[in-house]
Amino acid sequence: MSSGSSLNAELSKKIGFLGLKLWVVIGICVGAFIVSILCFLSIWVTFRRKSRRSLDKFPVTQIPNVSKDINVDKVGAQSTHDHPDNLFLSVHEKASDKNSEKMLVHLGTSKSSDPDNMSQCSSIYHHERACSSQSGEEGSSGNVRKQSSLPYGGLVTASPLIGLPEVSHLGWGHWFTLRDLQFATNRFSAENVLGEGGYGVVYKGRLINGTDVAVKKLLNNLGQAEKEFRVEVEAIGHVRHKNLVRLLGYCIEGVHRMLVYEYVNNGNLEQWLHGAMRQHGTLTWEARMKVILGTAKALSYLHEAIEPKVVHRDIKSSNILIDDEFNAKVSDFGLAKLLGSGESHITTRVMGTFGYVAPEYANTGLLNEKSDIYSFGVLLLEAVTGRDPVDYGRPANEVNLVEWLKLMVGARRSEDVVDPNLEVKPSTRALKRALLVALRCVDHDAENRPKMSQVVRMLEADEYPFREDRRNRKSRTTSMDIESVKENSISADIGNKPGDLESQISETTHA
Ligand SMILES: Nc1ncnc2c1ncn2[C@@H]1O[C@H](COP(=O)(O)OP(=O)(O)OP(=O)(O)O)[C@@H](O)[C@H]1O
Repeated sequence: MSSGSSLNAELSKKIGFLGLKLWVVIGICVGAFIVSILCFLSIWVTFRRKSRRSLDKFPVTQIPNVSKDINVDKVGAQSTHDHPDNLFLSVHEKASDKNSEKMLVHLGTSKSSDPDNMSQCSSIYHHERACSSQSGEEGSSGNVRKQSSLPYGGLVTASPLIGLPEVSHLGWGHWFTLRDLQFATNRFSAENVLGEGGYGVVYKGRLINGTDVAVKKLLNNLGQAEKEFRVEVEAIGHVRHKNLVRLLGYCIEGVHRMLVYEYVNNGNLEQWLHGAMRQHGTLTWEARMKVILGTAKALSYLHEAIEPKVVHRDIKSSNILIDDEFNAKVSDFGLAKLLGSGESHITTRVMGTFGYVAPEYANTGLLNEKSDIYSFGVLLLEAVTGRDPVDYGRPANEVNLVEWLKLMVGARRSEDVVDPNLEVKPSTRALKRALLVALRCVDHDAENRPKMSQVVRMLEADEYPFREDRRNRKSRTTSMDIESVKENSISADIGNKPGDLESQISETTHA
């Protein structure tokens, strides 16, 4: 009892701290300790909940399919977040979101079963990936791309730290980040520049997985460029043909718009005929015709095998890339426009390149596939003669290639138009075949120009004379529509009656 009362007395004793009794001080300390523990626990619980919620933020089923309606911000209307560096922060801050994505785009349908017309999965490049993504099977892969939403309303994918993302697909290709492409092109260094065209600079790049690519960095301050970009991506992403440069994917971040193509390693036709590649030798006649035939097949595919058809709009020698087996790879769909199947033409601003542009297109802006066919005719004449379509360095009557050609052929001097650099000249028959095809393509009247599939057959007639022969015989005995009668008569003219070629050509040029 006495010890209890002495403890009480001790506790009740005033101590020096603010004059409080000792038990009050002890009580305060214990209380503060308990409160701080509680605070710590509640902060910890809140933090746990938040981080779990952020992981669950985009369940896979809620990730929007990215298709034709890719949400693109307006160029020029950028917020501070749109600055590329800020974008990087945004993207990579959000990269921890554990979301996979499945992006689907509309796949065009192929009307053709021609093995050359390798639409969709039958591509020569990365086809397994493209096919698996088309069937939507990539979502479960471990190496998936993550998607995050950005303040400007676009959707951006974030790269994993290592390796090329396997499945950031739009059904046909990759959705690259700016950082992927900066890495690939050595930060878009001057040494990587392949050239500059009307729509931007093209850089050589190497992806992290070792694939060589050509990155076309579009000029971003042109309203038109953004439109072209979207048209291009949507129109050609799914288009696959062995004579078309394959689009592997694209990048869209802030003001940046870039297209990533397969790299074609052997220059372009313009360089081989007139430029840097001449130091490697002169393209033989056979190589020229192989390139021309490949180009014709690519155009035939674009015009006639896919729905909706595609008009290239800028066929010219610098857009005909060449691989190391001298296969043509038609590039630059930056000017391509889709044509609705019901429309015979669309009106648009005059584009294309001087010297290749069909007369009616230049005058009226009316555009259909016949203008591509005119440009193809000019290209063929360029390959035969080694001359530029327009060359002001020549005498007045030779400046315009088409006009000069008509004059020469009209004067029965076709042998004199062949490129003097060719060591081995083509046979007369092969030369006249090429000239006749070219002159029909550059017919002033668009209606008289052959379809590209007819052009392909005409050019191939030499390779397959017996097949053409059989077809022609058959055509005489079966009832056929007007189109095929016309086509077969052209084949017959070319394939079977070489003696008539001079007069055919003269007829064409004097018409
Ligand atoms: N996929 C590619 N592989 C290799 N080189 C390419 C590729 N795409 C373009 N190039 C090269 O890049 C350069 C620029 O090409 P681009 O298509 O931009 O310009 P262009 O054809 O000269 O002009 P335009 O834009 O008027 O068509 C050309 O030398 C071209 O050969």
